[in-house]
Amino acid sequence: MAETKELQQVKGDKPAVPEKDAKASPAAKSSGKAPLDVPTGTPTVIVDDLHIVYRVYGAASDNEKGNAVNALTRILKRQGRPQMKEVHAVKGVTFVAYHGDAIGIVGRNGSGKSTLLRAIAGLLPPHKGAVYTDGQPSLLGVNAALMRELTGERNIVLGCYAMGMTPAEVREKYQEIVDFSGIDEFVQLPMSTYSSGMGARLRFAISSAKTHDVLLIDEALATGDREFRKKSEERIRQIRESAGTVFLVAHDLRVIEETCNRVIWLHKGKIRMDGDPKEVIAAYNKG
Ligand SMILES: Nc1ncnc2c1ncn2[C@@H]1O[C@H](COP(=O)(O)OP(=O)(O)OP(=O)(O)O)[C@@H](O)[C@H]1O
Repeated sequence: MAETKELQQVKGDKPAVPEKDAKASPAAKSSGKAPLDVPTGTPTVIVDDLHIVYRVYGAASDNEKGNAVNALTRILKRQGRPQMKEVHAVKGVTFVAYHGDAIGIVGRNGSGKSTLLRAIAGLLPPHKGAVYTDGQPSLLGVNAALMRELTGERNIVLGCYAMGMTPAEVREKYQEIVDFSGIDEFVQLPMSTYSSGMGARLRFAISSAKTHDVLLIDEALATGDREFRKKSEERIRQIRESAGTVFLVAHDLRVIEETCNRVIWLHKGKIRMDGDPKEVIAAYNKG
């Protein structure tokens, strides 16, 4: 893959990003500012005027909110007439990510961080705009689909197959995954017996055992302890160095600052700032 036109369209309309602009900084493109200090090689992800809208059925209308009487009236009134409310979670986000980028996404609760990652992963259809990716993005979240009733061992094997590894690759990677996760003999026990930190470590160990073109990490490092966070940061660096692209959502700004070369600040579904981690985090901390 070398040209923008060869990027795989996750979903949505035709690109509004002209091919000749694909190597320009997205923030520069959208705001007219000077180009960012980010890698400007081959794009891996193009997010083009992306809008994501959730439709919530059975929601209260704006004049019905507030107290128990209203809630009860609403339940009674709604029988057979479900109401639909729209939540516009991502509102016209545009940027380009490149090979070797590790992009931290920061923003207050509900600003659209997880929604953006899920849209890049192709799990949410754009209401408007489009996402184009090079290869299959892998979303690693705190709720990644490992099976609680199965042992860690079974989950490692199934997880590796799910990522497309061959049996020989699974055999080769198995011990490395166990060692990286640090779950030791717990690997023989069902995941339902794990603490949330152990589960998160195993998920990260499995997902990062494969080289990803685009790895999306949503708060998955939050429950690990300090030592594990360090190991994870090192692994994210390795993924970047092997020319992959990493997106990282984390509320711990230190993790973002230490791991990422670029930070996008989302505010109420829009990009407020996109650039150098120190500058964006300083601005974000000021509010
Ligand atoms: N499944 C859903 N159905 C309806 N609305 C949703 C859904 N998921 C998220 N939202 C809404 O979309 C908006 C963005 O949510 P999102 O989870 O993407 O934000 P976030 O920045 O990741 O938040 P947090 O930091 O709390 O994890 C919020 O208003 C949220 O209420």
